[in-house]
Amino acid sequence: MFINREEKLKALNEKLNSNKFEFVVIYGRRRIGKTKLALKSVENKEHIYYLAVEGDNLKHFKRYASKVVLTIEYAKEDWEAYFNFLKDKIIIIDEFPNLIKENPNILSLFQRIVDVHLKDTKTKLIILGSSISMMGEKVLSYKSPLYGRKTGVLKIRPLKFKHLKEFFPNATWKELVEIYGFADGIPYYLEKIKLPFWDYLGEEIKRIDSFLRYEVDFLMRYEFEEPTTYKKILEAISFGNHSLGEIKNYLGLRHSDITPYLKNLIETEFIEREIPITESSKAKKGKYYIKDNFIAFYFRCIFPNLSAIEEGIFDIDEIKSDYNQYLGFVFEKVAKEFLIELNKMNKLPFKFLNIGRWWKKEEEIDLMAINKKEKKALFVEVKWRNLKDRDVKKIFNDLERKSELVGLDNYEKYYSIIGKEIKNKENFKDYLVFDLEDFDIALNVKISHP
Ligand SMILES: Nc1ncnc2c1ncn2[C@@H]1O[C@H](COP(=O)(O)OP(=O)(O)OP(=O)(O)O)[C@@H](O)[C@H]1O
Repeated sequence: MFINREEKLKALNEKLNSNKFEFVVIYGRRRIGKTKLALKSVENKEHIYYLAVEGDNLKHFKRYASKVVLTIEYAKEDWEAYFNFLKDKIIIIDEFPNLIKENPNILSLFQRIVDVHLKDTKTKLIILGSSISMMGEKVLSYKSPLYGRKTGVLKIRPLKFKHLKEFFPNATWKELVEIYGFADGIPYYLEKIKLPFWDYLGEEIKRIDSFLRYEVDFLMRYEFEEPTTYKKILEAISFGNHSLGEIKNYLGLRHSDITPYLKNLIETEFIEREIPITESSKAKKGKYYIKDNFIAFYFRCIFPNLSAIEEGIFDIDEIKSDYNQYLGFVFEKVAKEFLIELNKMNKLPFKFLNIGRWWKKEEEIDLMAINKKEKKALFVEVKWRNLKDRDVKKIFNDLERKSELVGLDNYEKYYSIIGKEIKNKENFKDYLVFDLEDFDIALNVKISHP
């Protein structure tokens, strides 16, 4: 099963089929599918694949490379000598940060190898890395010796919500939202899940060797030497503390400056900072959100219960009871994707060019979609609940009131609710009312795999 990634695969194939030297950097969070993508692109091509380890890479690499290029056995143990034997080949080095950790000079060495030996050949060098901090600073930044050598960069992102349907063609949209709250669009986690989801999760948590217990520690150690404060910040955010003040309060660090930590968490893509959609990007009032649902799920549902889980006395119902509330946040992300798909299909009253959250003091609008040129705005309330006529009326009244506070006075305004299940949607003809039943319109992807 190989889901989505067509664009990335196409880009990679173009590089592999070119008749000049190519140096491609592929990076993204662990478990996201970098290796699978790289290996898929060379499926029918001769190639050398090497997964860098913590030590002795020169020796190990030679052993792997000699399976394809026998003569490399005669090369002396040094990278420059190796690459002289590997000209015009496809070479994939996975977990490149391990090479950097073993020998920081590797960057200058590879610079020299490219400049002196490979530049004028047809060699295809592909390097992969999961540590976003290390790939950013040591490989991609303008300060890196490798800067200016790469001919392509592919950043691998999570799959979209709609792609979950391909993993689980028989699941309902409700179940898919539940799964998304746990696995986000990360293939490694999605692959592990068996339906029914709650049975799987209950079993997985009970397992003594479950990846759930160690995964986040493992991910964090990849990026930070001392993860304790970072973990506390992630816990704070996952429990709904989104402003700087709220996070500091949760941590009991009212007088400390935690902005360097937040900056690092943003850089390593654990969190993101959002500003109200109507503000300029330099606006001071940012809110912090956990970027992937798996991390949010861990800090909300697993981390606080680690002791009970370890002792074997944890009951999955503990998670179930809070999960719907947690999904409120997850469903906002899903609703945003749903609107973006409808927008692409021209199924909304106007084409928006911007979408995001809005807030001012205590007032908040889950999603606003705007076209500034046409002066049109869509205001959206997202509810992970079943709604009756009465609820819908109340929500629209409140949404109309809040929309007046935004300050888009001469805009044409549209209003929408996206809910889990909404009774009598047809009673609200002047509004855009959607529930999970409507997801088939926009999110149903053609199942491409067998
Ligand atoms: N597009 C995809 N569709 C379906 N399954 C996928 C896809 N991409 C990856 N997978 C599966 O997800 C798992 C993780 O993928 P892979 O090992 O390629 O990730 P990675 O980014 O290289 O991870 P790591 O950095 O942790 O080694 C694998 O079991 C793989 O088969």
